[in-house]
Amino acid sequence: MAMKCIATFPQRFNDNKTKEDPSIFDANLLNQLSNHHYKKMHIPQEFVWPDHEKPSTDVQPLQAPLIDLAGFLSGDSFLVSEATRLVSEASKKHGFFLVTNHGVDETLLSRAYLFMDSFFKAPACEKQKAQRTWGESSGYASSFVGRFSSKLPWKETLSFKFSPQEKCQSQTVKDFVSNKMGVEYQNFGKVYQEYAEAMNILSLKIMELLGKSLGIERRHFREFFEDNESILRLNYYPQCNQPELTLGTGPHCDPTSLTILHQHQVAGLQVFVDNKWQSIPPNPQAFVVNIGDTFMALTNGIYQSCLHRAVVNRERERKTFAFFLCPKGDKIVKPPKELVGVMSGEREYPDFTWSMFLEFTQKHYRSDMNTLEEFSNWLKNRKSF
Ligand SMILES: C=C1C[C@]23C[C@H]1CC[C@H]2[C@]1(C)CCC[C@@](C)(C(=O)O)[C@H]1[C@@H]3C(=O)O
Ligand SMILES: O=C(O)CCC(=O)C(=O)O
Ligand SMILES: [Fe+2]
Repeated sequence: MAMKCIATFPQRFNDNKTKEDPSIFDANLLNQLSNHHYKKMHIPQEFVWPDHEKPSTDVQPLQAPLIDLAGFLSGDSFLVSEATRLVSEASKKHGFFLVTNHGVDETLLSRAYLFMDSFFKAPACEKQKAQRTWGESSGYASSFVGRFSSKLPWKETLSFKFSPQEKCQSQTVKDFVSNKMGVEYQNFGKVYQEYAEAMNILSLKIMELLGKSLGIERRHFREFFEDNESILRLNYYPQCNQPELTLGTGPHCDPTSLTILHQHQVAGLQVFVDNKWQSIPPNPQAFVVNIGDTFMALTNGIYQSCLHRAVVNRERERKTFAFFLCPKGDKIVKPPKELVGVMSGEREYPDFTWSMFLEFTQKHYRSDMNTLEEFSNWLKNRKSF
């Protein structure tokens, strides 16, 4: 059934508002088929990436700095200067760093992974209760079947919209789960509401660190993101019998502002730095933090939003949580004046709103390494009509 449904793949991802195809991506069935003793069946062509984008071998680890967040927040002058120096260096080069002593409860993390297992191992009809609708950034997507017609990622995702409860007077994650999936998922919704709230607190602390590292008021970016409208995404990468042919997540820069990622035991995240793919090994005590396109625009290009991807493997499934910090949709994204003179004195990007940029990625353009540039051109062309 999986082969058939993948084979009956609908149109390309474009403006013609194709509904999300109800067909499913059932990795277990696909793997069984390719395991079959008398026929070495390949993974469907839609999942095979072009040669120049296939995973590379002998990838070395990236030396991303480990930042002691509690040390920075303690106010100790040495720890503050160490943290800001390391963050500034990394953010100017590739935009990736790790944070430890982050204050996120490890039992919350383990509960979140337990609920993730139960969801992604459930039958397709259960998962499809949360089915993502076309153009929306929340809900369940099985390898974006129906959204793209080639270079499909070997993953299933479940994404939630999040706004801090004290700002929007509601529990957006918990409400989504109970509305779309039913009351029997109450505890499921509760744990991800709690996780998203913890990510919100952590991201605002990191915004203070980033502001300080840029030499501007600590509170500048913290205040800008206090009423954020973010996305929490669960990435589930099933084991794959031909990992050398496909990708879990294709090469891209995050269009969002800041990504806080937790890798669960299995490696797979790779960053393109110094003209080669480099891996970020899992560290259960740390979160991987990376600058996104929107924050790169907020720093007028001083901090880099960097190309990265996720590879899969034949031994084990891989799970990650990605919290994408995004500003309130209607806020104007423009750098503070103190940051405009630093590079060329010119503005690197036009003013824009996150809601327009998000719509661009959901309805018009599949995020890759050129998303912000293509979006800037798209904005200019729209204005010229
Ligand atoms: C705003 C977003 C779009 C994506 C999820 C968040 C931030 C990262 C984006 C994404 C992961 C980049 C690679 C392509 C993509 C389609 C994916 O593989 O999931 C992107 C997400 C999306 O458009 O759903
Ligand atoms: O799962 C990973 O390791 C990376 C995922 C990612 O880059 C993303 O979801 O934007
Ligand atoms: Fe990403």
